[in-house]
This record gives sequence, structure tokens and C-alpha cells, in this order.
Amino acid sequence: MFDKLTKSIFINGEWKDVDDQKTETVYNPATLETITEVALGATAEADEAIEAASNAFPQWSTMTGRERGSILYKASQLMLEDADRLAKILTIEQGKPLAEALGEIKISANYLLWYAEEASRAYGEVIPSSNKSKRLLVIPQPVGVVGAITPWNFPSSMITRKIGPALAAGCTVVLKPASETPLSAIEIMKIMERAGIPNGVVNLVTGDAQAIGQSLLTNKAVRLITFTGSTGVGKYLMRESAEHVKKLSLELGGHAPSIVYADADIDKAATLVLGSKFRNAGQTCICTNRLYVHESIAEEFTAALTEKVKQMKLGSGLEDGVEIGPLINEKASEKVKSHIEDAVNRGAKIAYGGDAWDCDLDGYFYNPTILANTTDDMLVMHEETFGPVLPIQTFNEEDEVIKKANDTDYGLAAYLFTENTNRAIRVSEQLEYGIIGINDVYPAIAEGPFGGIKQSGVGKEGGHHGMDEFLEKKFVSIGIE
Ligand SMILES: NC(=O)c1ccc[n+]([C@@H]2O[C@H](COP(=O)([O-])OP(=O)(O)OC[C@H]3O[C@@H](n4cnc5c(N)ncnc54)[C@H](O)[C@@H]3O)[C@@H](O)[C@H]2O)c1
Ligand SMILES: O=CCCC(=O)O
Repeated sequence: MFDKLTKSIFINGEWKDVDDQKTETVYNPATLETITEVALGATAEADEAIEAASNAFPQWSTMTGRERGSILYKASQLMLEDADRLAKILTIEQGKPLAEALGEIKISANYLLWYAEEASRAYGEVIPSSNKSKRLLVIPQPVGVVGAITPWNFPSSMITRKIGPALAAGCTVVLKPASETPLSAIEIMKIMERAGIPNGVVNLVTGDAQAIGQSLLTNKAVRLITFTGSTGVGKYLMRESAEHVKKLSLELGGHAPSIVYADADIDKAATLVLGSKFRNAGQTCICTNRLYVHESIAEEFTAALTEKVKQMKLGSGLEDGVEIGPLINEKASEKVKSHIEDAVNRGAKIAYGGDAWDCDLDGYFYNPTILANTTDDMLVMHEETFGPVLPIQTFNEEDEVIKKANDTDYGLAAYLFTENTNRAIRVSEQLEYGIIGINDVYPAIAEGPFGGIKQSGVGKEGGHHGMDEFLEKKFVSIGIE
């Protein structure tokens, strides 16, 4: 499916390798086999890409929203037409089951479609003036060149959720995808090319994160950095952006609580918790990380959930019916192992799973795991696990569980399961999170503003709010006689 060396750097409409032909290997996480090599770009390539994006900005930013939108619309159509092949590439480089990969490609195309439409709707404002001899306008204008840095867990949708609104707003982009999953990014560039994007408007540099990041941070032409990834790297980018006072949009880690109330529909809630926890093998920023179940239904709920977990099929994401694929790498597997060991050492009981999956594949597979008798001091209760481990605690009082749910530096997503509408509204208003799912664990949708508070991030992606990040609001004050 792939050439030995993919010309993986896309600058000013041209596909390139680095001058010294340095490359890095892309592995299939299910088998640990080499898929291909991609160019190991660094400072020179990043600088060249920033220059191309700067040169392309004047023309792209002055095209009409409708003109920009028509290119994004075409790109979304091309992505959908090729969805099966793109999903297969995504599964091969990232590991998630093919059905999930196909779902990701569809939402990825949907971000392009949504922003194709939003491109025509960057409205300004006329402000009624308190002074009769003034007229006051607010004009939205594109921020400028954008540096976009994306993670490996959603190799396609995390890219279009950034470049869709950036391009719609009239910005130009330099994209650095995760080293683990550059192939989906390359495919997106090919789609943009086929959709007719002018040279230099969107550029891709695969390679050395530190060096490329440094160029994006230190080059004054880059006016905004949009990043999705870990809170640690997000903090670093925030600190380093201070020098040139760059705008930032950060989508960072999370530690989502799920709360199941006594009045929940038990079977429905168990199915949803299962989806929330185990999709993408638990490697989703908004995955449930800890579960609180009301004491009165805890036994029944845990039994229903465990029954469902037992049915889950592990394996290569390409295999029919597989629901849990590999973890991305050995480090991820070690983290899962350490969270389980720590919990057990502090008194947790393994209700199901608890160990690596013994199989013929070389990748890092972990059995879905349920932990009972958990306490707040356990790592799994406050650190992002990013794996298929579900710690359960019981609760009695509404106030008590809200306090526990909020007791974290993260604030990305929280879920509650109840059939009582009053409770649903009351609790969702008190949870300190950017996203609340009420009987819903799949809140990522093109038209909705996705983003965290506290140490889970700054800004929103999705919806018209997502395009606001890429628009400056210029104030025009007109004196008239
Ligand atoms: N909030 C969200 O919307 C969201 C979505 C997906 C993932 N995430 C978070 O992402 C994390 C998992 O992704 P990850 O392991 O790829 O995160 P990561 O922070 O290690 O890497 C993310 C990206 O940053 C790059 N990077 C790493 N160091 C860098 C540096 N010094 N300068 C510039 N770029 C650098 C990486 O190469 C990659 O492209 C989890 O914490 C998860 O919760 C958040
Ligand atoms: O933002 C990361 C999660 C994306 C999703 O839930 O589809």
C-alpha cells in the first residue's frame, strides 16, 4: 500500500523529502511491522513552510468566504468518496478498529463540510454608538499564519477540526502531525491538493517535533498555534508563545468522570459507559477515566457492564468484529500496567481483566479491565490512564459525587446517566467541565463547541465558536459630522 519512502513534506504545493534524505519509521501498532518511512523534517523545512504560508496569506485571506468554502466543500466530498481506503490507512497506522476509523473519517469530512458553510458567515457587528458623531464597526479578519500540531489518537479528525476553520477564516497553515501517524495527514494534503487549494495555503512538515515546534514558536510570522495533545506539551507551548505573544488554542488531556444515578436506565447506561471507556482502546481524551455508580444499583450495574465487557473482541483493527485494538506503543502499555499495579497495591480488586492480552500479535494489547474497591489516592483516579481500565466507586449523595467529580486539575468532559431531567440540568450546571454528556458519550460533532477548561485547555474547536479562534475582531471607529 505504501512506497518505501513517501515524499511526505508538502510545501508551497510541492511534495518533498529533506535534503539529507533523513527519515523516520512508521509502525503498525498491531503487529509492530514497518509500514513505511516518512521524511524527518526539522527547522529548515518548518521555516520554508512558514515562508510559503506567509506568501500565500495575502491572496487567500482576500478571497471571498464562498470561494474558500467551495474548496473545503470539494475536499469533504473527496474524503467521503475515498472513505474506505482512508479508514484502512488510519487503522494500519493508529490501530483502532476499522469501523471506528471509518467513523472518524466521516466526522473528519464533516468538519470540512461544516466550515465550508461557515466560511460565508464570518459576520461583523455594527455597535450603536453613545456618541452621535461616531459610527462603530467590528470587522472579523483572519489571524494570519497558523501553526497546527496534532496527536496520534485521532490522526484525521484532529487535523480537519483545525485546518477546516483556519482555512475558512482566511488563515494559511503549517501542519505538524504526530510522528506515529503521519499517513492520514499526508492523505489530507493530497485531498486538499485535488480540491484545488492554492500553493502555500496549507503545508505539511512531518518530523522532529521539538525542532518544528521551535520554528513555529520563534517565527514572528506565525500568529497562532493550535495544538491538541498532552497537557505537558500544551504548557510548554503556552510558556514559549509568551515571547511573541502568540494566540493559542489548546485541546489538552482530560480525566472524565461518569456518574450513574439510581434512576438511570441501567442497560443503556452500561452500553454507553462501555463505549466511552473502551473505544480506541481507552485512548480518547474524553474517555471515561473513572466511574461513580449509586450504591443502590452498583451491583446490578457492575454485573451488566462486566457481561458486556466480556463479549468484547480484541485483535488487529483490520479484523472483522474487533472492538479493541492495540495500544499505540510500549510506553502506553507500561502506563496502563502501572496504573493497575498501583491500584491493586492500594487495595483495589480486579473485577475483570487486569493483564496484557496473550496473543500471536506483537503489538501492545491490554485486556479491558474493571477495578472495584477503588480509593481516591490511586493514580487511576487522578492521572489520565489512556488505556482500557475502568475504576469504579460507589456514592450515595448528589453533592458528594459532584465534589469528587470536580476534584481534579482537568476539566474536559464529564458524563451523567439519569432519566431525571431536573437532576440532569442541576448537575450539569455544577460540573466544572467544558463538555457535559447527559446520557450521551459521543459529544464530538462538527457543529458543537468542543474544548476543556482548567488544565484541559483554552479555546474551542467545532461550531461557529471554533472559527472565532482564527478571527481577529478589528474595531473601526468612524468620526462623522
Ligand atoms: N482535548 C482534546 O481535544 C484532545 C484530543 C485528542 C488528544 N488529546 C490529548 O492528547 C494526548 C495524547 O496525544 P499525544 O501523546 O500525541 O500528545 P503529545 O503532547 O505527546 O503530542 C501531541 C503532538 O505534539 C507534538 N509535540 C511533542 N512535543 C513537542 C514539542 N516540544 N514541541 C512541539 N510539538 C511537540 C507531538 O509530536 C504531536 O504531534 C492525551 O493527553 C490526550 O488527552 C486531547
Ligand atoms: O477530541 C477528541 C475526541 C474526538 C472524538 O471523540 O471523536
